Amino acid sequence: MSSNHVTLWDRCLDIIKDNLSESAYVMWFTPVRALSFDNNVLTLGVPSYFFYEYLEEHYIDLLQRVLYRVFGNGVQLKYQVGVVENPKTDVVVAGANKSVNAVPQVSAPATHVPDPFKQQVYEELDSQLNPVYNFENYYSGVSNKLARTAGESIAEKPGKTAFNPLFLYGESGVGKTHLVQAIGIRIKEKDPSARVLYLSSHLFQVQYTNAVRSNTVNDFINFYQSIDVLLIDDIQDLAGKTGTQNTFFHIFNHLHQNNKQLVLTSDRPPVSLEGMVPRLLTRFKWGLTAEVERPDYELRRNILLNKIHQDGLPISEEVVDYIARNVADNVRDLEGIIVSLMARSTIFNREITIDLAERVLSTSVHVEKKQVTIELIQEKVCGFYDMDPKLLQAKTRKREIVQARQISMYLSKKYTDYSLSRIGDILGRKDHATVLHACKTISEQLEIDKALRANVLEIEESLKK
Ligand SMILES: Nc1ncnc2c1ncn2[C@@H]1O[C@H](COP(=O)(O)OP(=O)(O)OP(=O)(O)O)[C@@H](O)[C@H]1O
Repeated sequence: MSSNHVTLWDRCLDIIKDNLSESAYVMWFTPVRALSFDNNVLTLGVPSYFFYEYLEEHYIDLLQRVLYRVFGNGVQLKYQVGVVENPKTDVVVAGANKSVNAVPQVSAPATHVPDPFKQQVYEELDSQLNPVYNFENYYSGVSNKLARTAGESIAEKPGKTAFNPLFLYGESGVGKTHLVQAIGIRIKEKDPSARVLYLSSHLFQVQYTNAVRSNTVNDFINFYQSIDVLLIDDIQDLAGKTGTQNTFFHIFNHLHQNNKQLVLTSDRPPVSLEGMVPRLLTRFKWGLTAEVERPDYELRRNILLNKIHQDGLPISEEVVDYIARNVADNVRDLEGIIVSLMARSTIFNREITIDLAERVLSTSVHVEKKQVTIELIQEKVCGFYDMDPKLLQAKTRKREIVQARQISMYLSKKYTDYSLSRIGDILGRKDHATVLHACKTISEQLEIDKALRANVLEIEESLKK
């Protein structure tokens, strides 16, 4: 029987052809080669690891039924991964021996994962990284500390930390792309030969659609499986695109299994991503999910000062403070304001004053109209915890009261100009060291305590209403 396995496989193909659409048959069965049939084991040659997975997942029932009919009872199926022959130039099912000699024999039972496909050697690739977005000019604050620290660890040892994938999420303009790019740039600096690729999900989707259209899905997948560090922005854009998601799922699996690094960004956490296949969502949560939050006042001020310093702009600290205090949503808005101010100052030959800043802000962004005071903070914190504000002044170690006081101190430092001593004075006659300790404690807890983070965020929102 071993001599005519090719003929028998041809008979299988005839039956398979009758049971599939033409495109599915051409895509998934014409590249398959019957390599050998020994001791009731049929070895099929497939071009890639992905190919093997796809057949197993989608066509195993059909294959089993057809093999039973043509080869008889008890036939076992094995795959040899890495048999790359272009079906368009070699439609005749032949050359099985040539394939066996050409690639190492890495067979696997149909139900087991084969050795990873020996990668083709690819040309140098353009990582699509923008050197402007590096770690050196990515400023840290409470809002991005966890994400940044994880990013730096990954850049040190891509694929070798527990943060794989790193899933970064946050609102628009808070610095996700900058961070993801900084990770890629640092990796390339340390190892210029690393195959790092940054791209948006939208571009991935377009490339995939083109690959389907031109019948080159295998090349597409093989290319992505050759990447060492895959950085994909705005993964939420794949929502509802099941075909692309399934392909990405296989790429993800392959890279993850081979200790390659994945970093994904999204405008929402995995739990809120709708229109995603569940198995992909599960994988998004395998590593670390970190939020890049809206920048706090301190961070906004740092970013502005740096920008002004870098560009040599004639903007006073007073104006910087005004902008930092009033443009709170994201960093992109901050940058936009600076550009607008510069433009107006140049065109009308005017100094950049608070007055001008006020006017620019009122037409460009949502301005924080309400002045946040310590009294307002006390009122909102106590309202949230349903507590009499007088209790903040009490000399007690009761946990709830201590925490409410500490949160009040933290928010007072964040939203008002009062000195630490003044804040301490108003909130329970404490000294400046106690206030400093409170701010540090709350900042640290915010990094790890999700419930506290949600509570503080809610209080902050109420301050703005
Ligand atoms: N911590 C930071 N330090 C310095 N610049 C920052 C920081 N965060 C954001 N920026 C700057 O703000 C701008 C917007 O950031 P970025 O594009 O990374 O936001 P994003 O979260 O990816 O937004 P989107 O989801 O809309 O793509 C960029 O110019 C970026 O350099």
